[in-house]
Amino acid sequence: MSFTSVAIDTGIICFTKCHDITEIVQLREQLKEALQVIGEINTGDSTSNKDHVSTNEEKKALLKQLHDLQRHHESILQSAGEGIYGLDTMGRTTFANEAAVKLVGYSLEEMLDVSQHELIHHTKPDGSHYHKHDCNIYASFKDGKVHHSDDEVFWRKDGTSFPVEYVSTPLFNNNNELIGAVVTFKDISHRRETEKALKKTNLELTKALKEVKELKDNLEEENQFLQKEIELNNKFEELISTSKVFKDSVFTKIEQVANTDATVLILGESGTGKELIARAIHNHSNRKDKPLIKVNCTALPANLIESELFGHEKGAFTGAIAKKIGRFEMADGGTLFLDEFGEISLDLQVKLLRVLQEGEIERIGGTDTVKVDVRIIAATNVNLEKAVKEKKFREDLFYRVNVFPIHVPALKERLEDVPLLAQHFLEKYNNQFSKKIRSITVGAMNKLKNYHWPGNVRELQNVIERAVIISNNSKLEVNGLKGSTTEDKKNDILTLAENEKQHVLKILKMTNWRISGDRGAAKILDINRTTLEARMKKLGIKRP
Ligand SMILES: Nc1ncnc2c1ncn2[C@@H]1O[C@H](COP(=O)(O)OP(=O)(O)OP(=O)(O)O)[C@@H](O)[C@H]1O
Repeated sequence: MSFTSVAIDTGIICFTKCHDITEIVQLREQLKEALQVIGEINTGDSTSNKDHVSTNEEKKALLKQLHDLQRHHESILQSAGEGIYGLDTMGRTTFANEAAVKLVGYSLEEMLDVSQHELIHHTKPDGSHYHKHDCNIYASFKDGKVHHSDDEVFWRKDGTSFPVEYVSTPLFNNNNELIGAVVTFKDISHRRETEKALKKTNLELTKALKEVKELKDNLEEENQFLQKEIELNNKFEELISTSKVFKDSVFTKIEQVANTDATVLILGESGTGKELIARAIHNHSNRKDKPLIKVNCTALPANLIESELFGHEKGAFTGAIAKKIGRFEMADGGTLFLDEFGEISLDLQVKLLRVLQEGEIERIGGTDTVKVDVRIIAATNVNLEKAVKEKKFREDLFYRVNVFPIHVPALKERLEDVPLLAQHFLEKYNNQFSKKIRSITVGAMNKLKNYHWPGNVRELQNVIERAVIISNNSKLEVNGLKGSTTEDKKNDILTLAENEKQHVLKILKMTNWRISGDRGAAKILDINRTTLEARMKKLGIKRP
C-alpha cells in the first residue's frame, strides 16, 4: 500500500511513501499531533509556531489537507482484513479497526481507553492467567522491539477464545520517543484445524506406511521361504512339494529306490507328476548317463505298439521297409518308462511279461533274441488291483511290475503345496513369456488354495499359465476356477453346443487327452469311446 507524501511547513511532520500498517498508524498518530498543534495555533494557545502560518486561508487549507489525509488513513485501517488496534504506553487502546472489533466481540467504545491485556489477552491457551508485565504485546512499547506470536489465544467478550497470530510493533513520535504500539492480529483457527488434520493424516500415513512395510517384509520373507523350498526341492529337479504326505510317500521312496535296479510302479491320478517322479528316479540312479526312454502306451495305435517296443526286421510286415530298433533296445543300459501302463491290451501284456521275466526281446519278424539291460518304471492312473479283479489286467504282470509301488497323493490331499507350486509356475511362465509379475494376490491365492483341483498339478499349471498370459499387472489375478463368478457368467451366455464343447474340452484336458480306459474322458462323461470321438469330431475338438 502507498500514498503520496505531503510536506507541511510547520516542520512537525513529513510524509513519505508508506508500505505497512505500522507506518500508517505512525503517520496517523503524527497527524493527530499536527492537528492538535495547528488547533493550538488557531486558538492562540501556542506561541512557538504561530509565526510560521501567515494567513487564515493558508491555515484552513492546511487543516483540510490534514483532515483528508486522516480520513484516508482511517479508511485504509478500517478496510484491512486483519484486526488492528493501537495502544498507548499504558497498554490502553487508542483505536481499533472494524475487523478487530468483530474478532473480539467488544464494541469500539468498550475497547477504547481500557487495558487490552485485561480485556482480551489475560490468559494463556491453557487458561492460566499471566500478568501484564509478562505480556508480549505490551513488551513492544517497553523495549521498542517488534514482538510476534502464533501460539496464544485472544478471549472474546462471550468468554470463548480463538488461536491468534499477532505482531506487536512499537510506535515512536517525531522525537523518537515510544508512544505506544500497534497490534495486527488474525484468527488462525482454520490454520490450526488444518494443521491438526494434517498431523492426523501424517500419523495415519505413517501407520499405513508401517503396515505396508511390514506386509512387504512378510511377503519378502515368504518369497525367500518359497525360494528356499524350491531350491531344496531342486534335489529332485522340477518336483516341487513341501507337504509331509508327499515327502513320506514320494521323496523318501525315490531316495530309497533310485539307486537300485528295482522295477517301480508309480500310481496316482492324472497330472500328479508321475512322469516327473520317473525322471527323478532315473536321474538319481546309476543309469543316469544312459537314456531314459518313454513309451506312452495309449498314444500309439495298437498295431504299432509292439514294433515300437520291440522293433522289427526289414520286411516283417507291409511297410517295414527297413530294420527298426525298438524302445527296449534304445533304453539298453538305461530306463524304460512305460506311461499309461494300465491301458495296454491283454495281448501285449503277455509279450511284455515275457520280456520282463527273461530280460530279452525278439524283434518282430526276427528269429534271434536280443538281451537287454533295462530298468522298468511303469506309471498308471488305473486302479490295477481292480483291473486285475475285473480280468482287464493280467495278475502275473501286475505282480511282476508291482515291486516297488509309489503312490502319488492327489493335489487336493496336499493343498499346502499349492502356494509353492503356484509360485514355481509363476516364475516358469514369467520367464517363458518375458513377464515381470512379482507375486500372486492374496485373493487369487485363496481361490487357488480353496479349489479341489480335479486335474491336479497339471490343472494348476494351466491356470497359472493362462493367468500369466492375460495379466498386465505386477500381481497375478486368477479367474476361471470353478465357482468363479466371471466364469459362471461366461458360461451362462453360451449356446448348448458351446457349453458341451467346453465341458468335453475340460474333461479331455483333465485326463490329458486320454479317451478310453477307467480314467479316460469317455468313462468320466459316461458315454462310450466311439460316441465321444464322434462328438469331438462334430464339435471340432482336436487333440493339440
Ligand atoms: N510336484 C510337482 N512339481 C512341479 N511340477 C509338477 C509336479 N507335479 C506335476 N507337475 C507338472 O504337472 C504336469 C503334469 O505332470 P506329469 O505329466 O508328470 O503328471 P502325470 O501324473 O504323469 O500325468 P498323466 O497321468 O496324465 O500322464 C507337468 O507339466 C509337470 O511338470
